[in-house]
Amino acid sequence: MIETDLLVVGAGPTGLYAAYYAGFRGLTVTLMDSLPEPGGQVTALYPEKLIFDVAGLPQVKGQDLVDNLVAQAAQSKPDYILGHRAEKLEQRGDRVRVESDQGLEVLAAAVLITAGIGTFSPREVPVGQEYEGRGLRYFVPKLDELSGLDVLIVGGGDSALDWASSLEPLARSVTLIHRRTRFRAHERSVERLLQSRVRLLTPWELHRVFGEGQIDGVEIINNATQERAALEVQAVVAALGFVADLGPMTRWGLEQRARHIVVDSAMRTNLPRVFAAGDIVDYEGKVKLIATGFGEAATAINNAVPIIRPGAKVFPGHSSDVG
Ligand SMILES: Cc1cc2nc3c(=O)[nH]c(=O)nc-3n(C[C@H](O)[C@H](O)[C@H](O)COP(=O)(O)OP(=O)(O)OC[C@H]3O[C@@H](n4cnc5c(N)ncnc54)[C@H](O)[C@@H]3O)c2cc1C
Repeated sequence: MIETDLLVVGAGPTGLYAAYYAGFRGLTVTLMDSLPEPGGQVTALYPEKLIFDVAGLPQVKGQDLVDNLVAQAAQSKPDYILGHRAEKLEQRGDRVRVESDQGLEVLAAAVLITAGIGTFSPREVPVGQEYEGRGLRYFVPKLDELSGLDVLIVGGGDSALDWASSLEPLARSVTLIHRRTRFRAHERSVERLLQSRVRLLTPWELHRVFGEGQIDGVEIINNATQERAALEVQAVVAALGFVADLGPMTRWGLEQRARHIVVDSAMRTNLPRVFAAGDIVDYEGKVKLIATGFGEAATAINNAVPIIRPGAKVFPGHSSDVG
């Protein structure tokens, strides 16, 4: 059983900033996320895209923002519990007990839910799932890991095209297959790829993955002509989208509206000691942005502090004064 002042469920941008802020307010903090990497939607869906509307950063690449949030949060020495989905939440006197899908228990003085659009798991490739971790991957948080390799990317959306563009300068070769002839991505991204050395094959699908231990190659099939082709690749990046699921949270007794958690202006939910912030929340006028998530995280933590430490103030003073 892990004991902590604050458990943050969801290590997306809102949860990461909340972790920093909890430390700034002198709380011990634990972050739980079902994904293997922090960063939420930014890392999973658009790590290579430029973001232009985060205050103070005229433009920042998605993954750079996440890396900076992780570095900022590190000042608070958070404990990360990654690859665990928060499954159960229940009140235990003046504590909240959360249990993960793998039976890990956390007892917290307060919980902040920053679960975005819910747990999102990558859509699995139709064949070759057994190669996950042996050449097949659904995320590429560190592009360098694929440098010098022949890479196959499967998918036709923004993330597939983004991975292809960013891997092109590093990989020995990049081939992208998509089962339709049209891409579901920004026109600019498609044009950029057409002018690059990425090989685009449509309408082709993954038919078989092979290799002793690690992936050595794949067989692909043209779904219009049934023609088959073998490709020598050492890495397959499956970018087939994500399935979002509020799942367990719907059973925690939280007041919900249209698949979101209802909060008041202090980011309190209807459950004692349980707060929420970021894309997961709903209140009148809510706008889903990274910037608003940051503000809501600070509001939630500052309002949680007097509950965790009776007598403490909501307003902390300024970080520039407090240090
Ligand atoms: C393609 C795209 C481009 C975007 N561009 C911009 C932009 O330019 N500017 C902008 O401001 N916003 C942008 N957004 C929106 C922005 O990404 C979101 O507003 C932001 O990610 C919300 O952050 P969050 O931390 O609240 O939630 P998320 O980023 O969704 O993170 C939530 C985390 O909670 C985890 N989680 C969920 N349920 C559980 C559970 N039960 N147990 C454990 N973990 C759980 C998830 O795995 C996830 O990691 C964009 C979104 C997309 C898809």
